[in-house]
Amino acid sequence: MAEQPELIIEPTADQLADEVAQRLLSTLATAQQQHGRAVLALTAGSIMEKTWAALAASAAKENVDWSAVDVFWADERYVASDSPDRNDGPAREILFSQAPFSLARLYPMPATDSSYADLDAAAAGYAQQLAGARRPDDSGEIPNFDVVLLGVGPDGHCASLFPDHPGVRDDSSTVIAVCDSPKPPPNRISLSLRGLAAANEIWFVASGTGKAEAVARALGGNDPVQVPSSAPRGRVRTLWLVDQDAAAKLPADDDGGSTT
Ligand SMILES: O=C(O)[C@H](O)[C@@H](O)[C@H](O)[C@H](O)COP(=O)(O)O
Repeated sequence: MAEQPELIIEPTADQLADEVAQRLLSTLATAQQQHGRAVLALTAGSIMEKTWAALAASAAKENVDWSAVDVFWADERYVASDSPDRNDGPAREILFSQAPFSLARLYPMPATDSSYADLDAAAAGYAQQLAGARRPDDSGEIPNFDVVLLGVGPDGHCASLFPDHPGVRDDSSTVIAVCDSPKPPPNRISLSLRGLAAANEIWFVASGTGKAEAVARALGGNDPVQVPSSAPRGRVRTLWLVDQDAAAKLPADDDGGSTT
């Protein structure tokens, strides 16, 4: 397991999105050389949408064989599949509706109109889907995601693991049902901390002054129950990619080894 998160600070949100996009293309291409298929898990949010746009605009998108990319979600709102509240909507709209991204194999988390009886069954079903997508060289119960991209909430949440909420303590499965979420909508499906622990690389991406407190608390080694984004660690690497605004409350000496 990577000992310490690495910090990369970019001047602006646009530069941050470009940096994440370029790193992602390069990491997925390397993963394909190593494992055949690359496995990615996504989350939603404003900086992620910028990142999708940067990916779509990048010439290097052709360096990845998108037909050999499996795309999972790290969390989803348990609403109807056609709801504008779905987390997977923007990624589909900005990326996966167009070539070459449309070649990727998508594994959306179940919606309320799926065949599962209820939220618990939907979460269990997704855990099974994940287990079935393991590659021959994946070592655990689900694929060793090459990258999990996690946004950060102003309250320090990541995926649908919220501060001092039962989900952050629930390691009963790799995928959990989250009820009574403090952020609407109330019902969600999320990778648990156990599920996130399968990742080779976890990249937190945060932009804007509204995230500065959460970034400082997460990197300041706070209690994971109070600050869920302080907990996940990639088996190989944990990266915090932030813009200067989101880095504003970090200690002065924490300038990010790779600040650009
Ligand atoms: O499921 C959700 O309610 C959101 O997707 C949420 O978890 C989001 O990913 C983060 O809050 C970061 O989003 P922003 O960068 O837009 O704040």
